[in-house]
Order: sequence, then structure tokens, then C-alpha cells
Amino acid sequence: MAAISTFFLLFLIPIIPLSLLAILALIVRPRPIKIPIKSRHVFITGGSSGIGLALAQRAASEGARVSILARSAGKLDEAKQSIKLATGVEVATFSADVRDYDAVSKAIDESGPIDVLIVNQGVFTAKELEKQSPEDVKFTIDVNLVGSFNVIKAALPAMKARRDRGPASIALVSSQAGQVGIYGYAAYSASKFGLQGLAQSLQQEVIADDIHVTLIFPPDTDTPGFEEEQKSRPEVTAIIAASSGSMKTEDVARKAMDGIKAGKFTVSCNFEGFLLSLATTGMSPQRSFWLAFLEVITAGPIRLIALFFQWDWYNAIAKWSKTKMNKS
Ligand SMILES: NC(=O)C1=CN([C@@H]2O[C@H](COP(=O)(O)OP(=O)(O)OC[C@H]3O[C@@H](n4cnc5c(N)ncnc54)[C@H](OP(=O)(O)O)[C@@H]3O)[C@@H](O)[C@H]2O)C=CC1
Ligand SMILES: CCCCCCCCCCCCCCCC(=O)[C@@H](N)CO
Repeated sequence: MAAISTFFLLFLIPIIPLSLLAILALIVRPRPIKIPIKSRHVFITGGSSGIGLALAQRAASEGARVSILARSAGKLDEAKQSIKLATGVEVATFSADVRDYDAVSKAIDESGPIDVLIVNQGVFTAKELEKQSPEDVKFTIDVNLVGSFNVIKAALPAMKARRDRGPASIALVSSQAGQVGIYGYAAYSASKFGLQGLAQSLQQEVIADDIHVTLIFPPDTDTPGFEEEQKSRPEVTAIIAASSGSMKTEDVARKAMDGIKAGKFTVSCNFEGFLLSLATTGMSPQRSFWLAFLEVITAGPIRLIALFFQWDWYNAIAKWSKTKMNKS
């Protein structure tokens, strides 16, 4: 009798997680999707430098027709030459400021209907809000957030009107500072947090058109923009950001492209980023029942880990403020 009930209990244990997995497999939405890249039109904003340039090169080497948009015509031309040299592919270039809706719209119309839109342009300077001018704040929000609206709005009509060309994608490059607020990033974090709301709402609006939204969250990445940022970044910003290490531009581009192709809503780029995505997943859509399962069972423990990170960061801020006050 005892032997039978032990056996029965052992049999019951895996039933609970297995039925949870089964339920999640039935309910996760939107449904999983694959986005092809070969022979498709990939349009990348901020494609003349850093992560955007690496993405353009990757798309070109995977057989896509590639267009890149940025402000400086000189940098666009350099990027075009370097991609030609590396892949033999001739990319189309468009000089426009994402803050100028008409200019963006004209460039996108000229480039032809887009299959994969990668909204990657971004500006960043880490500085306490107290030291930023209202113009600095507005510039960051305008380029990173309002500019992203402009690009998507300009591309959407032709993307929706496309016929029999397979699933389309709109990918946005956010930042880990778009998942958690960090010292020195008030304007930048706000602009990137804004992309989360944009992406979640947009995905609901375009799912019926077979358009799939992806949000990418890189850590510090060794781009020209990052090199510039480091010249004036507050020390404590660097200390907190170091919790997630830093990555090479090509590795971020590979993670981003793989995430787009796999149709993921959320794409993290390193292990810390994966933890951060688990901790901040909230009400975001999830296509993978495996990841949904992980989110459900780690919800409590991951919150505890998050609190330990905050403890560590506030200690670092306290220590740093003290030494700064002693200096002055
Ligand atoms: N590097 C990092 O540590 C991280 C970066 N990110 C994000 O990744 C994205 C790319 O960053 P990264 O590669 O480092 O940046 P870079 O500064 O190296 O490149 C930025 C690109 O965006 C373009 N751009 C900037 N402003 C505008 C504008 N107003 N209109 C059109 N194009 C513009 C630039 O060209 P031009 O100046 O000629 O217009 C350039 O092509 C950004 O959104 C950034 O926030 C996220 C996490 C970490
Ligand atoms: C629950 C577990 C949490 C796991 C660890 C979280 C670590 C977060 C670190 C945030 C770093 C932000 C870097 C911003 C990079 C960026 O965008 C700038 N370089 C400007 O471009």
C-alpha cells in the first residue's frame, strides 16, 4: 500500500509543471513566427555607425536588399563603402533627420516598401538632470522616441499594403537603460522606456497585418557613440552600468538579428540582460511557451535578485557621493 502511494506521488510531481507548460503552449500570444531576411528589403535608421552599421553589414551578407538612413551624408558614404568592401553588396543611403517627418517620409517612399524595418538611431550623453538643459532633454526624447514614431508612421502604410511577401518586422533598438532607470540617464531612460509602450501597443495594432514587433536591449556596446559618451560619463553611471558588462558591436548585431529572425518580442543580448528581461517582463507579450514558463516560475526569486542589485547600486551611489563631497 505504502509502496503504491509513494509511486503515485512520484508520478504526480512532474504533472504540475507539465500541465503548466501545456497550458502556456496553448495560450501564449502572439503565436511564434519566423522572419526571413534573404531577398528582403531591410531598412535601418542610424545605419551609418555602430550597431546600425553592423546590422546593415549582417543583413547584406545574408542576402537582403539594404537601405540605411542617417543625417551625415559623409558618414553614410563611408558606411556604404565599408559594406561594399566587406560583402560586395551595394546598400542604398538616405540622408535625413528622424526628427523631420517629411524628410523621413520622402526617404522611405523613395526606398520602396520595407519588409524589415530596424529603428536604431539614437543619441546619448550621461549627465545628471540638474546639469542638462531643457534643450538637451528635448533633443534626446525627440531623436530617440519621437523620431522612432516618425520612422514607423512613415513606413507603415506601404508595409501594410504589401501582398504575399511573407511576414514583416518592425524592430526597435532600446537599451538596458530602457528596462531600468540608471543614474545619469533620466532623459535617455525615459526615451527608451517610451519605446516599450510604443512597441506593445503597435504589436496589437499590426498583428492582423502579419507585422511583428521586436524590442532589443543592448548593454554598453563598443560603438563610436559609446566612445564619445564615455568621455563625460559620471563615474557612478559607469559603476552601475558595469553590472552588465559590455559587448562588441558585432555580437550585439548578431544577437539582434537572430532575435528579429526568431520573431521575439523581447531580445536581450547577454546573461545579465536575460535576467533583466525576466525581472521586467511585466505585461509584455511572449511568443515562447518555454520562456513564459521560466517567467512564471522565476517571478519571485528574480524580484529578490533585482532588490539585491538595487541594494548594491544605492550603496555605490552613497559611497560615491561621500567621496565627491569630501573632494569639494
Ligand atoms: N553603444 C551603446 O553602449 C548602446 C547603444 N544603444 C542604442 O543603440 C542604438 C545605436 O547606438 P550606437 O551604435 O552606439 O550609436 P552611434 O552613435 O555609433 O550611431 C548612431 C547612428 O544614429 C544616427 N543618428 C543619430 N541621430 C540621428 C537623427 N536625428 N536622425 C537620423 N539618424 C541619426 C547616426 O548618424 P548621424 O549622426 O549622421 O545622424 C548614426 O548612424 C541607439 O539607439 C542607442 O541608444 C543601446 C544600448 C547600448
Ligand atoms: C534582476 C537582475 C538584474 C540584472 C543586472 C542588471 C544590470 C543593468 C545594467 C544597466 C546598464 C545600462 C547600460 C546602458 C547602455 C546604454 O544605453 C548607454 N551606453 C548609452 O548608449
